[in-house]
Amino acid sequence: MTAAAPLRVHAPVRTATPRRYVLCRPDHFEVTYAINPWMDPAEPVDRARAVAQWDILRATLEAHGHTVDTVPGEPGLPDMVFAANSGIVIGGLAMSARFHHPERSAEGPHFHRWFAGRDLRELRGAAEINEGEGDFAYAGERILGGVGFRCSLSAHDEVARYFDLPVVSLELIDPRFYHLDTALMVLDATTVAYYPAAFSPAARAVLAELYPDAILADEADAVSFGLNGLSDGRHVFVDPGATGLIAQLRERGFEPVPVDVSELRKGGGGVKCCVLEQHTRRDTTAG
Ligand SMILES: CN(C)C(=N)NCCC[C@H](N)C(=O)O
Repeated sequence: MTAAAPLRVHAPVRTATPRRYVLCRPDHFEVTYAINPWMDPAEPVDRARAVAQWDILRATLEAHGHTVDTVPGEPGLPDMVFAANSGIVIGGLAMSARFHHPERSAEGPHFHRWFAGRDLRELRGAAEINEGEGDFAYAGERILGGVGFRCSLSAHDEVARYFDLPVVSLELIDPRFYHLDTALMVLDATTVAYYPAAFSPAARAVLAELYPDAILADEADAVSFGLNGLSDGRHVFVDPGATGLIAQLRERGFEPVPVDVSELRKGGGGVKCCVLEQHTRRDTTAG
């Protein structure tokens, strides 16, 4: 009798869909204040390096078939490069951000004015503190919402009402991962990757129930800002230092595309922080 062939499990074939993103070139990037544990105004910043890395990020997104719109940066607003914080755009509805820290509050009106010049069905400025896609991740039939450091449950209610989508509130507990998108990445409408220890036990239970097949990242991947990556359904633009996560993404059929924005890490942001997605509204895919 011949031995049975070992069972081989094939990763699913992943499909990329073209996306439209908003970025802001770090022409005014610097670290002059500290509003998260990654920022140290005493550490020198090489702005030319930050710009060069950002230029590669932009070119990489475009080379993968995506459209990049850019918002002009403003002198004196060094964190504008983190355009993911500018708001939330889903299906032609946009909500511009209201920042938690006074150091960033003037960014809100700049981004709002930029959104006002876009072809949107409706635009509203957030009434509650809301740092856009930093704490809100569109995942197909729901929005995942971070709470604990920057935005509150009342912001989650406001977002749920405006976009007419349920917001699943997830409490963040580690100050290094102060925005949801530093600890969790949506890969497609049914797949996420996250670092469990960044979440409260209750939030972990919710994530385990919603995403039993999630990719679980370890601390090394999380501190490399690996979860602060961006997926188009197939390609995952990710920090090259997140080697464990990169291997797991490959095993699951995704195609990791390493992009180094380490100079911007001095401001506390990675790849995803630099990118706001203008989502189309789909009920079954995070498009
Ligand atoms: C998800 N995104 C956008 C981020 N995590 N943003 C980085 C913001 C960095 C900024 N110095 C701040 O602390 O607000």
